[in-house]
Amino acid sequence: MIQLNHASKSYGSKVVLQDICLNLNKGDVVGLLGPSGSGKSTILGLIAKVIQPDRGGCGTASDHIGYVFQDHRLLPWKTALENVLFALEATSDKSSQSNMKQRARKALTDVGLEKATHYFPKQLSGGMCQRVSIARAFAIEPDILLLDEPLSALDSSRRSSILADLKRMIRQRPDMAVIYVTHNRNELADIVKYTYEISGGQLLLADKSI
Ligand SMILES: Nc1ncnc2c1ncn2[C@@H]1O[C@H](COP(=O)(O)OP(=O)(O)OP(=O)(O)O)[C@@H](O)[C@H]1O
Repeated sequence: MIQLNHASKSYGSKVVLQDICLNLNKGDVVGLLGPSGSGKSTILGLIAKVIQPDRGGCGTASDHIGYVFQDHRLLPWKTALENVLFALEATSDKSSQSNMKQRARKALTDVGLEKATHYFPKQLSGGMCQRVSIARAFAIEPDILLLDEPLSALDSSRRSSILADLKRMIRQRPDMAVIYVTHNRNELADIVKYTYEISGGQLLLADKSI
């Protein structure tokens, strides 16, 4: 599903990733740890093809890639429903508008926001905005899910309930390959098969499971 093949990436003279290999199959859920600036987001960017490697390659078996960032990145002039719909329309899917609306509503219901579909981001709390961004990622029915510190911007009171919902939604898509980037390895409990760590530009297998 995801194949990083001896990929290297530098920014100017700064070597971030050096000869990285990673092979994930359908259903693999893995954690990715590493200090700030070690290259975790760069790996996700290579997989999403928004960053090009200097050497080596990155292959993905699907274009249906859901991405959740630390910040929600919602469009402020669109409602929660419109933000999710916008992502759906951008995928190559040829669903009808009513079908897409149905999928967007279902995704928002899955994150507990069925009553907030018509609210704009400024009318929602930070936790609710992050829930919309999770709904946006799942609405496209991703084969690959990239989570880049999805809880880091939230206060601790909101984190555990959003994490529980995220884990439930991951389990409901057992064929999806998932990379979960975090600084907090406790978030990975009960969900990941392996945990990798980036250190000195190298990708190392840190734990078989947590
Ligand atoms: N477009 C860019 N131009 C120059 N340097 C960059 C660029 N993008 C990333 N970097 C640098 O590459 C290094 C790796 O960045 P990256 O965002 O992948 O790290 P990270 O492990 O995700 O960090 P964090 O945990 O802080 O999010 C950092 O030193 C960063 O400053």
